[in-house]
Amino acid sequence: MTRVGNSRWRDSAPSRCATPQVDHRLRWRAAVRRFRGRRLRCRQTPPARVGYPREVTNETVAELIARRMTTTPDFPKPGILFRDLTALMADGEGLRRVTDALTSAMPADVDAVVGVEARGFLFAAAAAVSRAIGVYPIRKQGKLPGPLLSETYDLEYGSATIELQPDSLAPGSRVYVLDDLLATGGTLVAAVRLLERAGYVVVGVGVAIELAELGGRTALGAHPVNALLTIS
Ligand SMILES: O=P(O)(O)OC[C@H]1O[C@H](OP(=O)(O)OP(=O)(O)O)[C@H](O)[C@@H]1O
Ligand SMILES: Nc1ncnc2[nH]cnc12
Repeated sequence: MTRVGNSRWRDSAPSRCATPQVDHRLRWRAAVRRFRGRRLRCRQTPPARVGYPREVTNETVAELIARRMTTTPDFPKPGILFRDLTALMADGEGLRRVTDALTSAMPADVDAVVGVEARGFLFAAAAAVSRAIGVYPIRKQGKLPGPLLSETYDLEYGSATIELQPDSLAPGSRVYVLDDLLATGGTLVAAVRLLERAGYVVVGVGVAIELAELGGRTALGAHPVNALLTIS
């Protein structure tokens, strides 16, 4: 080491200037910049952690979903108890645990994960990235250019039409469908029908929440359903 004033510099650092004074000033300014950078980084508020206490170590994913799920009466219509996972998914740890649980139940030989607009996209995209495979979206009517296949169905609080661009994935591909919630099964039955009409093999369906009383599992027939939390 060489001493320059009160500072210590490594001998190996090449001098960028002709005179030692200028060299010292440049190095001093660089050190001040580094110090300020560190101070700024320390002052930054850590990213919001939305209530997933570190001490809850042995909580199952079903318990985690039940704890973080919100339940809103009379939304979007009177008489509907609306279950929502927005807060859980906004928490990195929650997103990771739900994604891991959904992904680990998927068979090994899946070519793409299908997500149904809109909440299904979150789960499907996260699982597809985790498996390093593609994500294949089924969209609500009017969002995709043709040629398209479409299915109209009823769900707990209305009816809807979903559409699929059949040429975006090779025929015969093995697909796994993910959504946030299974209620009457209207949405997922329509999704499976679209996929089968397009020539794909649906190897299973996964959801974070199943509202068992609404009969979605029965509506899906022989298609295997993995639900992380079943509410009866
Ligand atoms: O089993 P079902 O009775 O069909 O109900 C389940 C569907 O309902 C919700 O979607 P919604 O149509 O409200 O769309 P969103 O994801 O855009 O909120 C949910 O995300 C499921 O896709
Ligand atoms: N009760 C419910 N909560 C949230 N999403 C739903 N989709 C259908 N029924 C639902």
